[in-house]
Amino acid sequence: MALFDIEAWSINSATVIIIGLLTLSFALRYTSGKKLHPSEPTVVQPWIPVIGHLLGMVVHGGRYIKRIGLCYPQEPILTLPVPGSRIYVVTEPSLAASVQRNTRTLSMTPLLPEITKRVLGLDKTTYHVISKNLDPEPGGPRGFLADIHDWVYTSFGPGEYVNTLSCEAAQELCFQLLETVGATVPVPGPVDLLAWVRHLVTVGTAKAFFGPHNPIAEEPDLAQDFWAFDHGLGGLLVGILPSITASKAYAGRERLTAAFCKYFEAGHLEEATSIVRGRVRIEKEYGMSTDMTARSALSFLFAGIVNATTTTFWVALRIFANQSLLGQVRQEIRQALEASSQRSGPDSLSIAAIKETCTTLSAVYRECLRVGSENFSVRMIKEDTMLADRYFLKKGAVVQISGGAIHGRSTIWGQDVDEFNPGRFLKEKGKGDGFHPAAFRGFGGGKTLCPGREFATNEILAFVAMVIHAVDWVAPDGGSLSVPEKNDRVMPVHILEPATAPEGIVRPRSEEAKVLSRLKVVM
Ligand code: HEM
Repeated sequence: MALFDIEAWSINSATVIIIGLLTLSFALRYTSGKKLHPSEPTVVQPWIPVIGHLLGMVVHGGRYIKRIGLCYPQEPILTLPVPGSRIYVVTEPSLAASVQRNTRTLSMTPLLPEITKRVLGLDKTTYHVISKNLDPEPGGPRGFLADIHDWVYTSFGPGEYVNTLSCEAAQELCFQLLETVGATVPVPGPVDLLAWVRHLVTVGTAKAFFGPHNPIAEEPDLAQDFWAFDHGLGGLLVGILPSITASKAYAGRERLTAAFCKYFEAGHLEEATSIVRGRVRIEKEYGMSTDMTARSALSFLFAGIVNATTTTFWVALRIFANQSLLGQVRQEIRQALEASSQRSGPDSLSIAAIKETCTTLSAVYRECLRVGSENFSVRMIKEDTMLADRYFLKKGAVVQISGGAIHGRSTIWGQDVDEFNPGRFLKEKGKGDGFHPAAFRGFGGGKTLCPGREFATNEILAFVAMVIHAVDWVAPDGGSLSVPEKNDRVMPVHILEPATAPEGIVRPRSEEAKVLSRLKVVM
């Protein structure tokens, strides 16, 4: 009898299970592929129903969404179904500008309490404090995040403070360069060039923001913890038993927090720059403990260091790896130094002169940001929204502007979009660069546009100029360096790092390096 025929039964049941799974999979694919509204953007179904896109992001990192965006060049926005929700991905600048303008229903702030709680390890009380009045109406009650946002954006706005801070920070980075170059006689063997830049920028920025007794100056090993924190951010954000699943980042964060607590308790905050002191003042007004203030200080140090480090590295590497570019940029730097001496006396380096004279250096900087920056500007959809009167976005879902997809579009940047070509940013004096203002995503855009962009540009251009002027980077065999691929398999929380850390020899240029010991950075 068939019922007792085990072989036949197991084949039948296996068939039933397979048919069942296939049916379920088709049903899920069909339902998740349906639009929630006739005007919802084109739905891209994953191969594995429901969880496929999430899985894709986990396995492939930031490149997953970028590639999907580039597969649909005619669509300015796409819908990616995820369990219980949608992610809308914007891949075109004018629609990105619409997202940025629509601050009433599209906002980053509702996402911030949960993100910062996980990444920084905030306690419940602080979480509740920062969750209040996230997007205050004009004249309405304000909350912590709105106050901090306004303080940081106002402080970093164009003016005397940002100019002075830029000069101080660039001076500090050049001092670190002098210390490193001066200490390396005779020239040592090959070093990891990214680690070399990291050391200078980490130590220099920590000092410029938090003063001479900052935690990294007091305990230099904390620099390792800082980078472990950075590299484990994704694990902290996922938040499943972070002390185990992201153990190095977690331990690093906790050691840095303890060191910042010591810094505050010892009264060293007095030596910090005013933007840092103002943040702490606001945190105290909202009743935050020293431990929570220490975590916030870490987040500011993070913002100040990570992008500046990786950008500096790429700009220097791209120039050292191309002899004709190197010759051109060095000539511009010599002219900027001459102009600086004429304006501000001997041995001065004027940041304004660099920005005016070093057009190739500035173009390399922008092109490095275009190629390396694949960030997402994310907004929560607070109400059903008709974006640009055309695309329906569902309340509760998120919309992200894909920097990777926009920076990779040949319709914007031309057929050489995949090449490194700083020439695309070399413009005639007085003319714009001809790209849509929202096409360049290096600093994000709209309400979350990086507040530190002016400061960062000043600091990085001045510092890279001095690196290019004072030292040579050569390959371990003495030849030219080659440029590695970027690692786009991670979540792009900042400018992408190289897939393999390049090694090179850092050789001071005997005459030119002398200027470092007398250098005075001015605006
Ligand atoms: C080349 C260097 C830098 C790059 C490429 C960069 C890029 C970015 C990007 C892409 C964002 C997110 C924008 C968005 O979501 O739309 C951001 C946010 C931010 N950046 Fe920068 N940044 C740099 C340097 C700095 C520096 C030196 C500081 C100084 C502390 C800084 C402070 C911040 C802060 C505080 C935010 C958060 C803004 C908010 O409240 O939403 N950045 N940055």
